Amino acid sequence: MAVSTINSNKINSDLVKERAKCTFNTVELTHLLDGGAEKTNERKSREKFFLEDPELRLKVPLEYLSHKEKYEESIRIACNIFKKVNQLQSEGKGGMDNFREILGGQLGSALLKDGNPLTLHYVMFIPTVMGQGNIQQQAEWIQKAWNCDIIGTYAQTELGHGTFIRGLETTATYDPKTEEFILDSPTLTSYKWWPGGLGHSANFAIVVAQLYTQGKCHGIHPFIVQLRDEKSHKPLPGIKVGEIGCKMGMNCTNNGYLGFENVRIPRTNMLMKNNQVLPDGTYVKSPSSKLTYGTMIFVRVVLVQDAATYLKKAVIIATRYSAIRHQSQINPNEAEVQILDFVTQQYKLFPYISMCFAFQYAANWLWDVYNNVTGELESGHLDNLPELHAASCVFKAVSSADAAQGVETLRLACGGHGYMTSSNLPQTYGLVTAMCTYEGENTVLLLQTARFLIKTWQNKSNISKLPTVRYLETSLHKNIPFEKSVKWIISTLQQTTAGKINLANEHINQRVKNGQSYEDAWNGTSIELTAAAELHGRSIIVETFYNTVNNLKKQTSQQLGAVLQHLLELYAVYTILRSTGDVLRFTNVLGRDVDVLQLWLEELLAAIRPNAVGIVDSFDIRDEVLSSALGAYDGNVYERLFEEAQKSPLNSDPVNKSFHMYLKPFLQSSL
Ligand SMILES: CCCCCCCCCCCCCCCCCC(=O)SCCNC(=O)CCNC(=O)[C@H](O)C(C)(C)COP(=O)(O)OP(=O)(O)OC[C@H]1O[C@@H](n2cnc3c(N)ncnc32)[C@H](O)[C@@H]1OP(=O)(O)O
Ligand SMILES: Cc1cc2nc3c(=O)[nH]c(=O)nc-3n(C[C@H](O)[C@H](O)[C@H](O)COP(=O)(O)OP(=O)(O)OC[C@H]3O[C@@H](n4cnc5c(N)ncnc54)[C@H](O)[C@@H]3O)c2cc1C
Repeated sequence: MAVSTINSNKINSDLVKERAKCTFNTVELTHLLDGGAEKTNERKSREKFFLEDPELRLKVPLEYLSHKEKYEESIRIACNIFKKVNQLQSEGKGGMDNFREILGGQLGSALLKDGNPLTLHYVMFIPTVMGQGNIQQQAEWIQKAWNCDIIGTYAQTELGHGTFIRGLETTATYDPKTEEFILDSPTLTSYKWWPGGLGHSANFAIVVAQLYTQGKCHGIHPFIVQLRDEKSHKPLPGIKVGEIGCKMGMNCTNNGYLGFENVRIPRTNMLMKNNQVLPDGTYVKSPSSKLTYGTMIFVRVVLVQDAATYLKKAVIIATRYSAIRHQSQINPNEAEVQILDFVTQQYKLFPYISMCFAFQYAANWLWDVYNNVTGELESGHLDNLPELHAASCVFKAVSSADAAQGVETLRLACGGHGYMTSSNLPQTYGLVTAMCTYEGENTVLLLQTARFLIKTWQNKSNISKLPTVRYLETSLHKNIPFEKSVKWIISTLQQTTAGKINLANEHINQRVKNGQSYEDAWNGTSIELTAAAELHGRSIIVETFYNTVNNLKKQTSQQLGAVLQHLLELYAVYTILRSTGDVLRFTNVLGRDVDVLQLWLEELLAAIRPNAVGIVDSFDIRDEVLSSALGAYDGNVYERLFEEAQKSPLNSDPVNKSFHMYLKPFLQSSL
């Protein structure tokens, strides 16, 4: 690839001015976000270790490669990345941070801009063996998987079913004579469809299939299945495997299909930490059938952090671009202004800047809850699993939906240049919008949270033990006098949520009274149910942001504390204004209170304006990770756009051969 001729030491003068007027120390904020100066240094040295390795660079921009070349280039880079990860592990510098960065939106999307064909091995194959395998199975498989002696994926979704996993059709029938399971795909719709890396990368998979033993179906269970020969990589007999083709994004993840024709695997390949099949075929059931769904909870939890990271990238790009871009005047006879000075532009950018903080803090909180509850599960306590499930569903749904909407809004905020792939906003949207579907389609996940909320509402006896819904005990009939504070916003959001849950519950009861089944009544009420769940999620996110900032302010400088307070207030006001209609319906808030909120929002945009570039700089995301002509630290936007255009293969010849083949004869024929 041609070496850039752009002088990165020459910083755009608007950005120089923006950085000079920033009121806080950006390095202090970087350290705070990383969890301390030491963590920042560790992250930076990790980034250097990966980003400065020429073996991990693309030879040609991805968008100019064919589908096949994209895969080949991605698998080359993916293998080199994980060789380096193994090197770090052997030096004792490995760990979760490496995997999170490399597989997620931070480093991962810089090294492999359109997805990684080996992600599922780390994010789902290994965690499923760890979470669902018994001690012997862990001993047998985990080391092999960490060493990459085998590469696995997670094959659950089928052509016919993704959401309703109880309806999966792949069967695993136990044969006690040989102590084997026979895997079969009885229909076309039972073919596995979507698993990442399944197409041509993985040689093993966790396959989720309906378990039959002693003539009875026991529902879906996970099995480890070898798909390809370990030496030749050829599909094993009875395995039909391939890639599913081009997608809106993630075109390097090598998503595949998979069918079985009576493939036999040993009994011990069923993951048996929870449920078991004994050699004679006896089925031994675990205390909860939902423990089989554990890996999905894990991935939903880590996706919240990923949503925050993608959003951070997009806000950095759009904010820096808005600072250097001059267009139109505000006052006649004055110079054209930075587009960042238009309040409508600020409204497109700043709420999403604050959202990055809200989601990061929500992700940290959820990660801690996840670790606590999974610790309890290990010792047989299942009481907090439903609440963790409800929280992980709504956080995943809200964070991915808002991040996707944010990235698209931020792309629009960059006008025509945002539409260029060299802005990296279209590709970022492709990655982030996929999150709304995978690991549980968002509407479906909101309905799972609503199920928990309605159950809690109907049986309040346990409520005080459940931290995320405790507010439902007292919120409904409170009289909360208007106050311009975040505390008031949280209470009002909670009261609105309680009102929505109460009304949805009444509507379900009414429908049942009118003769509908509970399930039909539920379906009839599901628009209100999803809206209630969404608001519940948003109110917990605001509350978590509030608690975090209050704690952090004790340790930050006053200047940084003020910035965090502005961001918190903006996120809170923005969130409540999104639900103005419901707030007016379910609380005693008046129209004039909403006017105050609107003015408060505008004050906050003005307060954040001088610090906007400083705040996004503090995210400290390297240019290679942003990979954007519009978002580079130096702000040399026009030079970069021009340089990127030169990489178009069409520009290699002044006259393209098609001129002689088509255009010239066409021009001559029309003379
Ligand atoms: C090494 C580390 C690296 C870190 C990396 C960081 C970087 C990240 C990068 C990420 C890249 C990701 C790549 C892409 C991955 C995509 C993979 C997939 O999509 S894979 C495919 C993903 N596919 C999907 O996500 C499929 C979505 N579908 C589903 O999950 C389910 O079918 C369902 C939940 C919708 C319904 O299930 P159904 O069985 O019909 O259930 P009912 O409705 O009848 O409810 C019955 C009861 O069960 C309860 N309960 C339910 N779930 C859970 C749970 N998890 N738990 C506990 N409980 C649960 C429920 O509350 C209810 O309780 P109750 O009221 O009775 O007390
Ligand atoms: C990029 C990508 C990567 C993926 N990777 C993997 C992977 O590695 N492994 C794997 O196993 N799978 C993977 N998947 C599959 C993914 O998990 C499923 O696509 C997802 O769970 C949604 O299921 P579905 O496609 O069947 O959608 P559907 O369930 O058919 O959804 C279609 C519509 O129906 C609605 N709907 C469905 N059920 C209900 C309901 N009960 N109530 C109300 N509305 C409903 C949905 O809200 C949606 O609007 C991947 C998908 C994508 C896009």
